[in-house]
Amino acid sequence: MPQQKHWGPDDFPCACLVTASPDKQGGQQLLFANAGAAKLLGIASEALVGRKLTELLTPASNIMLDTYLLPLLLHEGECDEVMLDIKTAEGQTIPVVINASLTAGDQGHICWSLFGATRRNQLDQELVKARRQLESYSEQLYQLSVTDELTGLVNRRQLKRRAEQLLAQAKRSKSPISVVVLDIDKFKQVNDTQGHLAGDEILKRLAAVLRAHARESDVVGRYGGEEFSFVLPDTCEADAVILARRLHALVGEIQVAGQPLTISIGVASSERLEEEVNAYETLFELADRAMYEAKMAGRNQTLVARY
Ligand SMILES: Nc1nc2c(ncn2[C@@H]2O[C@H](COP(=O)(O)OP(=O)(O)OP(=O)(O)O)[C@@H](O)[C@H]2O)c(=O)[nH]1
Repeated sequence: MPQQKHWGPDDFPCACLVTASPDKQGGQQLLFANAGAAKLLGIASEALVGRKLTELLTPASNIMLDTYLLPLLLHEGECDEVMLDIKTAEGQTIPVVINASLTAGDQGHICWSLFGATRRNQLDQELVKARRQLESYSEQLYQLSVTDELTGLVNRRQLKRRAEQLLAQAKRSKSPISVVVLDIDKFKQVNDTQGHLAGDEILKRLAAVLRAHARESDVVGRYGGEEFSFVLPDTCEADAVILARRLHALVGEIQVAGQPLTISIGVASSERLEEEVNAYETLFELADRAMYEAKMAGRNQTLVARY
């Protein structure tokens, strides 16, 4: 018959502590600490007995103990996987996962099992960091997908999406909304004489002027090439034409080979349309056609759409 081995708490790698039940006098005092606890805390088992559990915990963990862990133990009789921070003899703070149970009877004690959780904490922190990084990448990807790379304005896709949202709001509130389409005059000549990079520079400067003169509620985007568009909520045709006229003057401050830059503009407004044809495509098409008519009429001017 093989000799029977008696396994004791010192044979196990987890730290075991026993305290009196919290509703007893001296409830926080340690009555027992095994070798695992001594190893984790760097304090001999005998030196731990008689000390208070609260002395071993950080202030934040003591708050957690009083407000959550002890009430839960008294109510449920046990608790699992509570994260607390304990202080070691060297003054280090280490995270631990705690499982605890309240033994039944008059002599109720609390048996605590503490598992060092430094690695788990590191892993949690790395996961949080990785999640933040992914969120930031996905935000960057989103921004790339809605932004025109050269000018920083919204691109055609986003212009359409925002315009549709604004148009739906305008329909609900029965307020007017206008679309302005503008195109640089003879831009090919700029590229041909000044070079493509100088052309890019002009597109950027024009975009900056447009952005600076858009209201917060307006959407201004690059539709493509040297064509830009405004969507103006709460703006009737007459007000959109005032903005367009102002744009001619502002854009004229950009000089190309000593000459003011000029643009042709078309304006269309929802107030002129029947409810059922009042869609962004219709408004944009009308404004775009008016812009081409402005080109045909000699450029450097604004024309209102013919509905
Ligand atoms: N530098 C630069 N040029 C561009 C870009 N996108 C389009 N263009 C140029 O814009 C010019 C547009 O030329 P056209 O469509 O003939 O129009 P235009 O010369 O402006 O003449 P009108 O519109 O009739 O006044 C072309 O030379 C395109 O290459 C860009 O991102 N950068």
